[in-house]
Amino acid sequence: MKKKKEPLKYHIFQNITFLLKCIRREHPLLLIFIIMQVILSVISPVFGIYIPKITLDLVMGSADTAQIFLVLGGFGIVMVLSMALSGMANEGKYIMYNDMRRYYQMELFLQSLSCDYKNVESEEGQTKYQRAMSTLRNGDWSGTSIMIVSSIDIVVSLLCFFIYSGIMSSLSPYMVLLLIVLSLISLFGTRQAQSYEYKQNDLTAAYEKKLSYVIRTGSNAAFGKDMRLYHAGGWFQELRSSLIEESAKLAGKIQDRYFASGVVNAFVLFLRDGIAYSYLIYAVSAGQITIPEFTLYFGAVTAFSGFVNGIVNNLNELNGANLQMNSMRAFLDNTNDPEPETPLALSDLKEYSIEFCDVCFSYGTDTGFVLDHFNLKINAGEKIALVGVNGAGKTTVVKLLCGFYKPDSGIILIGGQDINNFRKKDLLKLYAAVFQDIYIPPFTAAENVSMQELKTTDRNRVEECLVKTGLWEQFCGQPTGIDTPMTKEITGGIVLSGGQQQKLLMARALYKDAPILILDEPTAALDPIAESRTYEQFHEIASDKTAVYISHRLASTRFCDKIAFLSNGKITEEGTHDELMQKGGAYSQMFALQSQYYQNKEVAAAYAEA
Ligand SMILES: Nc1ncnc2c1ncn2[C@@H]1O[C@H](COP(=O)(O)OP(=O)(O)OP(=O)(O)O)[C@@H](O)[C@H]1O
Repeated sequence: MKKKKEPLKYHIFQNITFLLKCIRREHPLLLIFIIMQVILSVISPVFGIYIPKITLDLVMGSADTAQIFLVLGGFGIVMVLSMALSGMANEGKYIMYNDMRRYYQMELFLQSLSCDYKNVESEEGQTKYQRAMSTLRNGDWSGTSIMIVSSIDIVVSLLCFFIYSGIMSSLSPYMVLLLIVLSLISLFGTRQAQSYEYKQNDLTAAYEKKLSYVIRTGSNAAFGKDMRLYHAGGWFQELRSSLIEESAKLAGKIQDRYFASGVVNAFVLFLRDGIAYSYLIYAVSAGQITIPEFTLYFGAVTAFSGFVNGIVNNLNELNGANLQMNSMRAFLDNTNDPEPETPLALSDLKEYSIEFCDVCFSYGTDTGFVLDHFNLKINAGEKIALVGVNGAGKTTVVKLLCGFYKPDSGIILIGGQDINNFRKKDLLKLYAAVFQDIYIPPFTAAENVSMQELKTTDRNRVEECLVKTGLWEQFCGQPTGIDTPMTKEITGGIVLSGGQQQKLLMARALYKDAPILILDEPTAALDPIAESRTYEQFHEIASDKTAVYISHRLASTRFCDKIAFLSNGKITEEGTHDELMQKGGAYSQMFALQSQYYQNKEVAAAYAEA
């Protein structure tokens, strides 16, 4: 069934108010420019249509040449001044609109940093972010600028509309009515096209997202080897072309709607102006109006059409901008889970045991439960290995523990306290973690370890942590030492191997020195020597901490106090390695399977002993 489009959360007026408040806060001078522009833009056209009439009245009346020059000279000076000021306001304001766009971009960026992790990870969150950012990419055509520019034009057009309606209705009120009705018909046509464009917005964003993913993946050096080795270049090219083709087809359909509405508009405008001018010609030839009045009304009809058109077109622009504004604000409004009303302080914690009590969790209504009445107790200071097949839910356990997601039911306790009772920021202070998915940002090694800017980084401690994780040799030989950037794109920068990157992350966890340590597959990319060293370090690092260690290498879990085997959303086996081996359940079968790959019995035995 076709998904029904949700109604817009904010209407035009709410969005204009929102933008004006932002401008008042960030750029009050722009507000002054806006007011100045409105006043000047109303004065100029009104003078413009009265000058010919007054000139004709003066010429055809009894005024002498000096009087004519005096009046026209006065008008001329006012016109030149108002045009110069209006031009200045016009040019200056675009620089300020630019500043405002940078401000909104910063707001979106800050929101992406501070919003709950689930909003960043989810498909819906990613789409919202893409849509929000794309609204600011079009320079002066961005929704935030169009909304203000069009609002100014509408205010100007409306004020002029009332002034000109007054002038025109002295000729014929029906004429005013006719001009309005025909203009409204053209508004309806354009709105149809815009509403079609809005309905296709999700599809457009989906194409953009896929395309940017294909381009990013295609140009990613990490994927470059596989791309060449498996001759996947053609496939990516094909993907890119088909996405561009689909997106062009969609853009074409949208364009067709605009073209059709443009044709209707042109016909309606031709009809409107034709009727008005014919009537004026008839009135002057029938002697109902004088020649100076004819010039006034003629100017008024031409300008009146312009103002009604201005209102209509700008309303259409405003509608389009409003859709963009809603996309932007949908991301800014990303609702985070509420903080506790009376939060506990971390100092209230006496110890750092962890307990999952009957926790159920799924990533969404379409997917099944990843954790299904999950129970697990880790005593303070205990080191537990969490094992299970791929997709069993081990990383999910960590995400829930960190508060990145909330359980659908059940509670999670730390030191006997529900984690929901701590502020999110405080809760995260309890953990130092090394996650499976490695990403090293292109900052210096020191910044990557401390995860702070250099001026607040304890350089000695960084060195200590790098020594402990066996990565110090990598940097002590570098001319820039721990200030070496972690990217080849900067001169003097280096790229670490997969295993070295894991060591860097270990150093980061060490530096944080939090009471709970979480290692999610920390040795996957390490050589055996580094792996065995990591276990030793783990003992050293985790000696006084509660620790969760996730690994597929079952031999590596033996140094933990306890092993918990996760299957079907529950802990199905729990105990020491020897206990679980004796039990002969899923853990022992998995362990046996892993050991049998070692052909040499001695190595297999050593593996079992490890
Ligand atoms: N953000 C997400 N949205 C939807 N489903 C998810 C998300 N993250 C994980 N899953 C699903 O939840 C299940 C458990 O994933 P999880 O990463 O916790 O498993 P895991 O035991 O850590 O796996 P592995 O050993 O392969 O790392 C999987 O079926 C996975 O597809």
